Amino acid sequence: MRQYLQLCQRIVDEGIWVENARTGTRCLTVINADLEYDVGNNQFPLLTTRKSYYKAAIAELLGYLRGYDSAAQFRAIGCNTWNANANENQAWLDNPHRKGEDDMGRVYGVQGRRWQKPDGSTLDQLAKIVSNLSKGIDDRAEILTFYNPGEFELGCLRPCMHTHTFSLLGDKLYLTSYQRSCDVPLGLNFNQVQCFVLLALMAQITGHKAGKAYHKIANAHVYENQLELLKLQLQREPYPSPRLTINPEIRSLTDLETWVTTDDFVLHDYQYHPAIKYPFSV
Ligand SMILES: Nc1nc(=O)c2c([nH]1)NC[C@@H]1CN(c3ccc(C(=O)N[C@@H](CCC(=O)O)C(=O)O)cc3)CN21
Ligand SMILES: O=c1ccn([C@H]2C[C@H](O)[C@@H](COP(=O)(O)O)O2)c(=O)[nH]1
Repeated sequence: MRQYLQLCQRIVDEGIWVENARTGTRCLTVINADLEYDVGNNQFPLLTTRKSYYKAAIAELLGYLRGYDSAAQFRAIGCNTWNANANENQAWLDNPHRKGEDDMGRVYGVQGRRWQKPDGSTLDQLAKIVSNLSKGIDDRAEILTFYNPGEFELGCLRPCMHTHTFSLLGDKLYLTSYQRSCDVPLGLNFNQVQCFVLLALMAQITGHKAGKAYHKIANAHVYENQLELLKLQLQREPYPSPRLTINPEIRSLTDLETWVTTDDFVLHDYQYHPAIKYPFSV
């Protein structure tokens, strides 16, 4: 929580205004932020200075791991975050590759699970990583990347948290996640939860202890219409971090693909300040 608040304060104190052509809303921006989550010691990085809808963040991660490509699939597991980008962005609505209502195109999990190869077959990045890590192998390229510039025009948005590198050292699994663009009031609240849960889940299904997750952000910003609310949030005193319990019956990638729901993730001792509804720029 402290590192999140420090980043928010840094943006308020040192941020520079940058026009944004895609959304038409300018952003107060800083470059480079390094966040760290102690997954092994269950220091769950959930916001306490406002109510956080952490189950939607976990559902979004599950959708990515399953290779979902439709906002309807995300809604069905408790996540509404893709409705606007799939159905309200004019550039995507005008794109001939969009396959109709709720289609997101070839984004995130589609690239992670079904990367298109030149010979017409597809590559499952996640299955390879799970298979290697389960055998204790780290080939120094256990990389899950959603970033495929050759297919940007086939998707509704370029991935923001785009690459996850897994590393084995001693008896622990580590994660380094890279994010090119970060909406600090809205997106980061979700992305922190996702880095933490991704490492915890991958450690659990591959039979390793979890170490730390390192979250590296290039462009961290606050949209102009969010700034006053963020200053209000910054006046609040944080509560102690809650703890997260993950169902120990989750043991494989197939489990994640088939029966896992957000009910398999239980939060303990979550104390929070009232919700703040931040504007969302499409
Ligand atoms: N401008 C923008 N910011 C983002 O953070 C973002 C995008 N676009 N587009 C793609 C995804 C979608 N994401 C989203 C979208 C909506 C919420 C959101 O509305 N969160 C609310 C309520 C969540 C709920 O009720 O489930 C929140 O208070 O956190 C969060 C992340 C993150 N990404
Ligand atoms: O997981 C996510 C997904 C998206 N965001 C934010 C970051 C930006 O504000 C927008 C994407 O806009 P671009 O013009 O494509 O950079 O969505 C996030 O913070 N986290």
